[in-house]
Amino acid sequence: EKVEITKEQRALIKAILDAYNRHQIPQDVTKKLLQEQYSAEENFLLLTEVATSQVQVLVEFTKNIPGFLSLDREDQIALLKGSAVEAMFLRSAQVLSKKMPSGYTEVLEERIRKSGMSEEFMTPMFNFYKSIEELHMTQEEQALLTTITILTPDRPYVKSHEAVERLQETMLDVLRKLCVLQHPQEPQYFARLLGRLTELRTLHHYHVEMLTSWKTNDHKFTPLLCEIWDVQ
Ligand SMILES: CC(C)c1onc(-c2c(Cl)cccc2Cl)c1COc1ccc(-c2ccc3[nH]c(C(=O)O)cc3c2)cc1
Repeated sequence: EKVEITKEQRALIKAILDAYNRHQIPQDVTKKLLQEQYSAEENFLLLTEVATSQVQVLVEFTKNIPGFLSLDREDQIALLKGSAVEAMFLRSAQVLSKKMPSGYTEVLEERIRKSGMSEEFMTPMFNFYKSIEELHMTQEEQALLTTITILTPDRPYVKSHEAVERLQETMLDVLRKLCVLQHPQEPQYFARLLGRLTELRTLHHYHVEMLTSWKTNDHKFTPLLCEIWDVQ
């Protein structure tokens, strides 16, 4: 049947894309990824700084998701805590898949590989990065997929499950139509995008162990990361 994006849905896409592009990590933070010297400690410190900055960006972006601020306040926190890691996997994946002239992506990849995390997480993590790159998502798809990840109803401690589910379904419907219109030759494209959300959950479980292994090697996190990831 003819797939049509309504006027409201077009406004929704514009609001989310504007918010997604408006909230970016400050240049001085991302520039340090290029400048500072290499060592496992330095790489970990830089990634911690970038992750902390990314969480702040994520909070600002989330506040601009239409309908998010009308959710119960405790649920807003529960959604942010529950989705931060997955949103950051998506964001770092999008950055790594843009082949930047400055060699920025290679430097970022190198620092992630040499940040003191155990080998067992490298393979699934970089397979995920590769699978995101192969999708060649548009900006709208990236912004919507991040929004859908944030609006996942079954995060721990979410009380108004239905309210979050309604919001997520609105976004899923928009993304489904966008995929049909922007990837007409690939009828399975939308399903492939949703498959990445499943992969993100797996990476989220790995990440809990990653944090533990960093903690045991006496790595320090910032107060914001400790709060959002329930690290002591
Ligand atoms: C606390 C640190 C060590 C950490 O723990 N887990 C992860 C961790 C790891 Cl490795 C992998 C995946 C997820 C996490 Cl959450 C991280 C590092 O997390 C990030 C790494 C890079 C970026 C990143 C890098 C460059 C960027 N450029 C821009 C831009 O807008 O230009 C955004 C951006 C974000 C964000 C989070």
